[in-house]
Amino acid sequence: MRVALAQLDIQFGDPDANYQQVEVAIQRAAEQTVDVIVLPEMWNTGYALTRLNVVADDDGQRTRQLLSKLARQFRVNIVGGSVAVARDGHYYNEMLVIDRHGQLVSQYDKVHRFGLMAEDRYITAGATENVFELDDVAAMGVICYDIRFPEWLRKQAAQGPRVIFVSAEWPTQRQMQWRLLLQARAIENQAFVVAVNRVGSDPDNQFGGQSLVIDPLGDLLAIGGAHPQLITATLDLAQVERVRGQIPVFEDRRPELY
Ligand SMILES: NC(=O)CCC(=O)C(=O)O
Repeated sequence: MRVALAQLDIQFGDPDANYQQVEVAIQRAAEQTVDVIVLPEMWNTGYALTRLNVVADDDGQRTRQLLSKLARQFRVNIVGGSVAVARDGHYYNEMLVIDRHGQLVSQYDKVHRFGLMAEDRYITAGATENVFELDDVAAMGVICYDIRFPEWLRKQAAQGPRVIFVSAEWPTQRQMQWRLLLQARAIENQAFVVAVNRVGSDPDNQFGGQSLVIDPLGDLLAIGGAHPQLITATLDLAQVERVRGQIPVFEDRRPELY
């Protein structure tokens, strides 16, 4: 599985500019013949939470239309990062996953809201899992702060995913935690982690990129810089079985004790 991570500088509260740059990024990634393109968190608006009534995507329609069209056009799977979505009087931080045929294969609302960036005041939390298949490969997706909750990832990883996709807007001052948390999630779940962070800044935070591709042993396959860029990597999916065969943590678990 060849993946491309679109490490973007998201324009604060400017959906038109962001939909345009995502279209360009997907075109560029598709030119590199990848299987999956991954986008960052809240890429349509950034954390413009006080203006969600104006900038959030109504029922995710604009996002679904654009990503489905591009997925079909370039025959590429898209883990659509997350976008701010307005639905039934609530706002969600929502990941849409679209397959090569343009079909929506999963829709996930961020479960853990990050209070330090005021998400708990504006965003409604999701309550459903996000396990799906792309090209017959079991995968799962979480959003940013979710990675601090290993039990949430484990619950889903135990269902078979070999790749964990992560979309984030993770500020620079906790960059070291970003890398260590992701490496830990890869090692404990013996899965690939494909994690894309944004770059640039908003009125409250700076974002340092360092998007990561990590193998099931925790080794880094690719790491982004602090500027907008496309990062690509190839995942040898058979490595998951090799690693799980050697140290069978999923079989050795004692869930009856914890
Ligand atoms: N957007 C987020 O969820 C940020 C999470 C974060 O920065 C953290 O330290 O956790």
